[in-house]
Amino acid sequence: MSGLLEVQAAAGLAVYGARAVPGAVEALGQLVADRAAERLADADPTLWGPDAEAAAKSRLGWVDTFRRSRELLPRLAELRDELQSLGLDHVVLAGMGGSSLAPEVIARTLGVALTVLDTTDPHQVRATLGDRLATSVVVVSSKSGTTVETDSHLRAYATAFEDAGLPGCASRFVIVTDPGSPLEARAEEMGANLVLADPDVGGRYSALTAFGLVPTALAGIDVAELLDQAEDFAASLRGDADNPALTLGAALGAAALAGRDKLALISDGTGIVGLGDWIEQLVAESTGKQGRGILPVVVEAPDAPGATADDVLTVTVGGSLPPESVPGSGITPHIAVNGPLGAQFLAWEYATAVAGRLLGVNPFDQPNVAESKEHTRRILQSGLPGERPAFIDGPIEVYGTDLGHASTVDEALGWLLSRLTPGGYLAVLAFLDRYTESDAAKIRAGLADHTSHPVTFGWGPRYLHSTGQYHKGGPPVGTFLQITGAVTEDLPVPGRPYTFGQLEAAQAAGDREALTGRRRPLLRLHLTDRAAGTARLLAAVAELPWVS
Ligand SMILES: O=P(O)(O)OC[C@H]1O[C@](O)(CO)[C@@H](O)[C@@H]1O
Repeated sequence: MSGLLEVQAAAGLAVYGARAVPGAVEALGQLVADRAAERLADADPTLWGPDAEAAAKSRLGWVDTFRRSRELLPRLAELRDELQSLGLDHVVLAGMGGSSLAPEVIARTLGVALTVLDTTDPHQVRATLGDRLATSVVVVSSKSGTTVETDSHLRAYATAFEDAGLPGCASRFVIVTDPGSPLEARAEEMGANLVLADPDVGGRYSALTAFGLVPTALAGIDVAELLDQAEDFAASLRGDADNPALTLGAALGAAALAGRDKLALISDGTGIVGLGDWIEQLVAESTGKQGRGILPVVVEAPDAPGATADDVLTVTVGGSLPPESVPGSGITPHIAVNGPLGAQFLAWEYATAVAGRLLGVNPFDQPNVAESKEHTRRILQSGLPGERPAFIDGPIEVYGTDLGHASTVDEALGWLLSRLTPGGYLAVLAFLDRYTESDAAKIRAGLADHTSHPVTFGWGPRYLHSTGQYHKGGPPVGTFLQITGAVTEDLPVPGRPYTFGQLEAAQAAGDREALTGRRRPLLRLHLTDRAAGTARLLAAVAELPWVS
């Protein structure tokens, strides 16, 4: 297959096949005529039109932040030694969306342990708090310093350290935030370690800023290497020719404009682990607005269902391929992007910004994320809506309106699939423990096996900071399966009048309100026994008939 695909490469990052995507060459011609590459390399905020200019002005620092990030390195080495000397070698990262997705990919790819806490699920929070507390250092990362999940984690850890009588509570925290955020003031008040991030880079573009680098450097990764990879690759970004990231962006944008507006992201198995989740947030939050956008579909493996369809652009991503190898790992993607992680981050940021220009959206805002947050805030104040299940099937309560004649989980799922319309997608949203209940993620492939439509999977509340923007701001063609689970061991959020369980339930309810308020079909399955419910659900999915 590689023999048929044209390749463009720079600094070890190769993009195969992008020029062959219909419309890509024409889009590239327009970008060249507009001097887009040079302007983007110069951080020109006018590239996305007058409405986006103000936002873009303070959001283009990523084009060269990897240079400024080097200033952090001596401080991080010092801090790591200091923490090690205190015996604090279990690094926990509390952060949502752009504040944790990149560090997770970096740590997984380089095989270094990093515990990521990006949930309000009380079972998962409780398990993380109970894991090596005495040797834990908690990196609390939030650009805005106002994210409710991250604030709750900080509170829970401070209380846990205190309750355990551990000395030097403040030194067990490393706060990463933007200058002037409320979290900066909090860190100073606490006497915690503080690292300020580049304020000119938005969360989902922040992989090579303090957000990506602090937790991973503290976990023991030589992050200078990532910066070197990005810097080497950056030399290609100014040119019109031999600019793989420009061509990738042209292909993403052109494909979406031609109706191939779902982006299957598949690891090619050559070394980068979990990059799809990071690209998912970058692309979904950057493009999914004003009724337009590209829906990322993270596909587990090249042979998993959902990798290809008429409206899907199939892309494999990986780390390094020997020259004689075939990208795609046995499948035939439209595009393969293969190369070092530092270059991948920069290439995808650049390509997403280019695709945003082609789609006519501002890639630096997330106008619809606030909707669910506002519903959640109100629900936390006024209490959860009193909902009654339409019916109960064993360990699963089934909620929804107009479920037709459905009286079993199988029938309810069949009803949901029947609501898919041409060009539509099904999103599975699971508010569960993503570590101990990871089996629930198998529902994606199971459902994708029974429909020709793309099926995505997201853990709640994490997806609210990622695809949540696209669900509400992108094309109104989504159908939603929300899964919630009974809480058997809740946990208070210290200093707040609610528990983690109540917060999680309010987040799920808040997003249901936002989606159903937009008249999107939504089925909610509440697992009264999480393990039995997941097993029952997987069995039901396996029995579904094919729905085209
Ligand atoms: O770093 P913060 O400000 O806590 O935000 C976390 C995430 O939340 C979002 O703002 C969306 O809610 C993302 O864009 C961001 O990555």
